[in-house]
Amino acid sequence: MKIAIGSDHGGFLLKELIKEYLENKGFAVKDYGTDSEASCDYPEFAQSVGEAVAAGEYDKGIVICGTGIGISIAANKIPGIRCALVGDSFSAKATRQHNDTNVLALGARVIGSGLALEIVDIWLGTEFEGGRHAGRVEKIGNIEKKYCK
Ligand SMILES: O=C[C@H](O)[C@H](O)[C@H](O)COP(=O)(O)O
Repeated sequence: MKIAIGSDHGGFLLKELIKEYLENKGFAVKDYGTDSEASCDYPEFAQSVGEAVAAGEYDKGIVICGTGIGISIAANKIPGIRCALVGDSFSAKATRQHNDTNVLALGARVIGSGLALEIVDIWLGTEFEGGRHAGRVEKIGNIEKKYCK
């Protein structure tokens, strides 16, 4: 599985940790930055990761900022992206099963590194259930089609 990852300065250290963790597990990880803790703007990294996932260049994306909120809002502006901000294990599983999310957002100032890695493992390892959820995800796409022309 190919993963695109990106963060702002608030998520930089957690991004580095997750990148190394996933590479050690054999994932191909493309790092879209940022490359230090110097202040920068999270929408840029949400856009880079989201566009790469939406284009099919990467299977899934992970985006990180201080809260995970700004970067998830930005990622969800990209047609085809379903980004979930996750801070617990139950939601990590449910958002893959029910929402078929293709980008995971994390808040580095909110959760610890142990929980973050657990969430990443669960999110990457859980399949979409389809069934009744497929029509709902399709309806999300219909909203996008109405407003993104
Ligand atoms: O939603 C936005 C993120 O949490 C940012 O990481 C945060 O706003 C950055 O704040 P600051 O510039 O004060 O480090």
